[in-house]
Amino acid sequence: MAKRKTNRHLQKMYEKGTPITMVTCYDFTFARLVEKSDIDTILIGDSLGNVIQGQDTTLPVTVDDIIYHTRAVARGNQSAHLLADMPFGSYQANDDEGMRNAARLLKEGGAQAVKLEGGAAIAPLVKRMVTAGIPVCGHLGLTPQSVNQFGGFRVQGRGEDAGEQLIADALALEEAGAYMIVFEMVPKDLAKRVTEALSIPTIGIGAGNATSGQVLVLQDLLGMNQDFCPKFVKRFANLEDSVVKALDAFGEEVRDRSFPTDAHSFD
Ligand SMILES: Nc1nc(=O)c2c([nH]1)NC[C@@H]1CN(c3ccc(C(=O)N[C@@H](CCC(=O)O)C(=O)O)cc3)CN21
Ligand SMILES: CC(C)C(=O)C(=O)O
Ligand SMILES: [Mg+2]
Repeated sequence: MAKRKTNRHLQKMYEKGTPITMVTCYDFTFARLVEKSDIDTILIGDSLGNVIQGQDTTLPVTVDDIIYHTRAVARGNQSAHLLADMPFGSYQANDDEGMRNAARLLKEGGAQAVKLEGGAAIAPLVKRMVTAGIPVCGHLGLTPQSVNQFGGFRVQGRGEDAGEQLIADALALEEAGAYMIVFEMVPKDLAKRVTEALSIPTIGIGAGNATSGQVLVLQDLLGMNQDFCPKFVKRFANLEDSVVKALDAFGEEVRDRSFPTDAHSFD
């Protein structure tokens, strides 16, 4: 059994200038396929609310949901670094609750690290987690759990003040001990500046190519999610068409009784 990549592996990659690759993954079957690839990190993202549950936002996702999916992923993949999202409401009420929920993602889910949306305001909690032995990844820019505050899914950090705020938040997270920070939907020049200001890796999604690595939602990059097409998504395959074609082929062969043949039958 290969050993999982750790936060230290990722830091070494960053120091060597090797880009870090991350995809979301929510189940055993895809986790196996990710294992066969050379992706470094799996994020069990609260985007499972959208992708798996069909919700409009990530807000309804629970800690139990994340644990359930993290367990499935951990069974299918033994080598990727496993990072689990702290869902909305799991750390906002108070830090004690955040601590208990983060510990659950490691104890019950099998995650190696947790990701929290937020900046300077959550730095004390990040520090407590790190002190307790829980590696923390930050998430700044478009933080989808704040969609109601933002009034939509829009680019963040535009303008001088917002840019300075984002850099201050990133530095506060680094100071608190975060080992990595995701930047979602921020102008590429700002993502470059903040990456240069930090000595921990940055992972971009809609943040240009100057971050230390990139993340995409698995179903988006596989082209299985054709109704969702924000500017930052590139489809590296068109599985949606392949799947529909396969389903139609199955249906047709059932209807004309050409499937199953004797090769698929028992005497
Ligand atoms: N499948 C999936 N992929 C994701 O990347 C993703 C999720 N789900 N769920 C959680 C968040 C939500 N995300 C979103 C959701 C909507 C837009 C969006 O509508 N973007 C438009 C408008 C941008 C603008 O206002 O400038 C775009 O064209 O990018 C972007 C990211 C990213 N995350
Ligand atoms: C889009 C990524 C960064 C995420 O937080 C998620 O998939 O939930
Ligand atoms: Mg998320």
